[in-house]
Amino acid sequence: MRNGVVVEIEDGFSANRLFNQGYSYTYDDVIFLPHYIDFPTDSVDLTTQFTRNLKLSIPCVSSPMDTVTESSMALAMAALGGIGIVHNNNTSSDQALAIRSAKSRKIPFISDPICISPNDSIDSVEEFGSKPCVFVTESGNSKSKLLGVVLKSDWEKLSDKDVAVRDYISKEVILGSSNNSFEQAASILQAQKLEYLPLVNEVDGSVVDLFTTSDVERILGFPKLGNPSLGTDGEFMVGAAIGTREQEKERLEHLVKAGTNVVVLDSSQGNSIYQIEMIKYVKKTYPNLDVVGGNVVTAYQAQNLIQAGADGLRVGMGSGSICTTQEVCAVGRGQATAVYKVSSIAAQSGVPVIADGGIANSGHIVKALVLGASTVMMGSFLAGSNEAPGVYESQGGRLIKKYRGMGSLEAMTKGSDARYLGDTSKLKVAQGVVGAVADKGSVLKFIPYTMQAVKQGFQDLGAPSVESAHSLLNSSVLRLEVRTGAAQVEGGIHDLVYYEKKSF
Ligand SMILES: NC(=O)C1=CN([C@@H]2O[C@H](COP(=O)(O)OP(=O)(O)OC[C@H]3O[C@@H](n4cnc5c(N)ncnc54)[C@H](O)[C@@H]3O)[C@@H](O)[C@H]2O)C=CC1
Ligand SMILES: O=c1[nH]c(=O)c2[nH+]cn([C@@H]3O[C@H](COP(=O)(O)O)[C@@H](O)[C@H]3O)c2[nH]1
Ligand SMILES: [K+]
Repeated sequence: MRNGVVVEIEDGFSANRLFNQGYSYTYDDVIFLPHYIDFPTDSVDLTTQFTRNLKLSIPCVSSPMDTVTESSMALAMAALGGIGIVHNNNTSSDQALAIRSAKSRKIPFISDPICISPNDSIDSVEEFGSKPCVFVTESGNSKSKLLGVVLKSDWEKLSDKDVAVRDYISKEVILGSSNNSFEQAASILQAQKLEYLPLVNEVDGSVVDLFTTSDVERILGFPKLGNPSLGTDGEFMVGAAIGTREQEKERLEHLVKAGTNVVVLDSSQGNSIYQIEMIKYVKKTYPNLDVVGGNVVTAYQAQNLIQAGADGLRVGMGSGSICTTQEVCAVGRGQATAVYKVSSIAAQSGVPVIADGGIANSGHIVKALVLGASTVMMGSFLAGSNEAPGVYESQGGRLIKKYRGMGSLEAMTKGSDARYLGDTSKLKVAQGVVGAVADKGSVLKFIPYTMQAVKQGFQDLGAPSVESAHSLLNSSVLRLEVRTGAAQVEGGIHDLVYYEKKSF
């Protein structure tokens, strides 16, 4: 035991005692008692298991929701050392495309360059968007060969804007490769004194990204990235969600071809015959592909999915910020209790737990991990980032982005029609809402700060790693208490006339 104290004095409760009193507790209900520090914050190691066979260097997973994880988020999460799970509220080819797009990158962002055909003309400056140039390709989209570029500054000098771009494109363009790392692309820019560099596919010359000096400045202004999550294929690690219906087997085949590293069976109540059969099918058909089962909140549910062969368990029912399941169905569990209960059972079989939903701050991440989870899955925490799908809108002087539950009527009618295919007579009842979250900037910036805060929490508890936090929990060295309503108020900001909350 890491301990500078000679005699243990009984104080607080063990998790075993606290979570067996008939209450459903959530993260905010409980508080850990500090322990003993004998290591610096920077030596805290957050390396963890996502599933039985997949390791991550940070315990962060982005949720398979259509306002959270598509290619940009999946790429950024892998670049940070976590993982993104691409949602399945679309066609299997769109989902596979998002996976390929994230996996094939070497730099930590997707630039979505603007492409036009040589016969097009550029009528307005808005066609450049925020980019310094547009690419001219054979067929006018990014999938064909790059012929040249039109610089915004050149176009602005043009007297006749009606002429086709073929008449004035710059063809002498220095190209980078889509296989270039961030450092390599940045050094080409610097060595050649360029402002932008098209990154093209070495095989067919098609456009992949537009890399600019402002990208270099932006990324260098963020905290240094740690070890990225790479699969055995050497590419970024990306996961995909699927359902449990028969047609999802065909989807899975597409996703496996696209290189998905793990598959997550997406359901609010995972302990079903459908899911158990799907887990068995995945394990039989793709023995080397890890499968995450869920969602579960009880030991009984967990046991069934573990027995079926799940390599990871997703925990949480009704805890999500957009969830109305507990209200609509009267079923679910407080997230702290759910994570603790499921983790206690899953640990016996060596199955890692993903604490899904209800993460609103770094303290919640500390609580989830210390209560037995190996990773946290986040929706709302990431939905306001640059990497989340959708565009920002301005409301009351601030930028917001749409965030919606996958069980909201809007999301269900968009794609889950496929989910309910052949079930057109079925009445749809929402278990989620449509809302919006505030702009948070890039995950490449705020996730490293969040992880630093998590490390500070681990240090206070005397846990230098996720594994050691779990040992403190199991050996009852970890002590905690329930916070009364007043204690929760005291633990927050109070009694100020004015304050500004700036976390980093
Ligand atoms: N974590 C949470 O608390 C919640 C999450 N959600 C999210 O909303 C979305 C929809 O969730 P669910 O409605 O639970 O999806 P689901 O696909 O598990 O279930 C939809 C309906 O289809 C049925 N079903 C599933 N597979 C079947 C099969 N093979 N044959 C016949 N019937 C089958 C289910 O029993 C259920 O009635 C998911 O993205 C989920 O993550 C929704 C509610 C709560
Ligand atoms: O009851 C629900 N109705 C929904 O429509 C819904 N959509 C997502 N989810 C779940 O919520 C998680 C994200 O929660 P947070 O925003 O709190 O991170 C996700 O990861 C899901 O587990 C839903 N739950
Ligand atoms: K909720």
